[in-house]
Amino acid sequence: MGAQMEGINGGAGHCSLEKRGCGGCPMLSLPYDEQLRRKQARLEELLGEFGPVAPILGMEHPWHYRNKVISSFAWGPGKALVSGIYAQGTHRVVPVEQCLLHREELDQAVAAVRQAAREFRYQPFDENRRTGLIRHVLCRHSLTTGEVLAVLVTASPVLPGARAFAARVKELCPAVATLAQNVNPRPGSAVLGDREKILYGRGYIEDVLCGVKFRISPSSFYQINPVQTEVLYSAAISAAKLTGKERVLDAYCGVGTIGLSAAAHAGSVVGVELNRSAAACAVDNARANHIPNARFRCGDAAAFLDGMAARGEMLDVVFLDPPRAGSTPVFLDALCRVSPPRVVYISCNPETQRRDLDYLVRRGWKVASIQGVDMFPHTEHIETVVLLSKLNTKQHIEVELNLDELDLTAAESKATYEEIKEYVLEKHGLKVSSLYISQVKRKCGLDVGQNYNLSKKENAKVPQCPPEKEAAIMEALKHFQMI
Ligand SMILES: C[S@@+](CC[C@H](N)C(=O)[O-])C[C@H]1O[C@@H](n2cnc3c(N)ncnc32)[C@H](O)[C@@H]1O
Repeated sequence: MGAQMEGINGGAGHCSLEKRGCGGCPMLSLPYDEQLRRKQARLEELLGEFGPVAPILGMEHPWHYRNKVISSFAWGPGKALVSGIYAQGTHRVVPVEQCLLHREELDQAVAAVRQAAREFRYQPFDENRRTGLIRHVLCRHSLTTGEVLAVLVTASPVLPGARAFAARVKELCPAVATLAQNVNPRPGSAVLGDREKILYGRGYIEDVLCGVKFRISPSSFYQINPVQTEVLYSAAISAAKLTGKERVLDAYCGVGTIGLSAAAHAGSVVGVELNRSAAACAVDNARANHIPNARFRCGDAAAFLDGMAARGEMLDVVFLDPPRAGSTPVFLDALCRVSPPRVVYISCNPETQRRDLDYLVRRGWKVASIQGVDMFPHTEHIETVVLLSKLNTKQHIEVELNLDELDLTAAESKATYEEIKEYVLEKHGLKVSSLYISQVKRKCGLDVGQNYNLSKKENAKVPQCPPEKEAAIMEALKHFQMI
């Protein structure tokens, strides 16, 4: 019942669960390099028309990355209680004790719950006859704390000997920091029901991503590959080119992971999320991490952005990370009306993303970069980060400032703006504006005076110094011994 690799060759092989009907890893027979090549080709096919696709970011060790497992109960041979996954396209349970994708701690926690359930003679729920009690066990793992959250899903509320059962689970697997019972009497494939009882622990576990602590509850969305999530969020945040001043929207924000990771680099962040418990977790996460410049709203992202557009509110950067179905015309239309200079579209489904990009490109947006991230090795899923921009030349002209408007402080004026410009042109062949110089000086902690970056026009958008010019200006500042 364990996932045994057979015929391992350059990372490729077969898992013994495959033969029993598990369809979880359709790319497992391919070497990992080849999997990445195919995903890259797929992205180029789907998104290449919008611009070049950067090489996909894969994992160094593409095994045991999943931090979440759902194991369903059934009778096995000899009426022994087993748990595992449904065979592809059926509700027949394939018993699983180990999986090549799960964190090992999760398999151990599931084994502990299964063993305790056997000892307490809990009967698996039979969907057809509607008999029995226990349906699934859902476990989540924190890579940073090592804690596991386990949720036993039952068809009815009474769990005989619940306290003793919980103590036995803890004894069998001390990593289970919290155990909950979720009651789901409804037929159908939804795993969790609406009612929850904590059997022990806090009812949540904590994980750290990009230096921010996050609370994970049983039902809130949380990325399932923590190693690649940091890669994904870093790609998204660096695409946004935050300078510490921007007004940012994190749309479809889940427990606030992207917005809270970006908050230290932005002026302010507002997040919007439909799931009430996830939105509440986002608020708690901001408070627990002492992040004062982030706030969260529970609601529909499209209605929220539409409201902002109607009130004429401004945004500098919008992150959107919608579910697989992608965004909606109402959201995209509101995005066009708010018209932030940069939009970072994170997607777990490049097909719906392509549809939405097509809509935006037809409304005058440009795709500036496309980056794939392999969040799900051995499966066909691909995650992407796409940067869109909508800068117009009028806005560039509005903010171009003269040196005297920059209110330069004497202490910082080791080299004048003109000298820096001349130096950069001569040494790097690049023309740089006073605005760009002032932005880089500011980044280096040099005071550039009160009027830095201000336009004479209200609501003007400020173009940001491109990386190549930033590097050249930095070099000039070093040359003039200003940094
Ligand atoms: C792909 S997840 C992204 C979550 C988060 N950005 C992250 O990385 O963990 C999509 C999220 O959108 C939320 N969602 C779905 N429909 C929504 C809507 N109409 N408005 C706001 N949020 C929605 C889901 O509850 C889910 O948390």
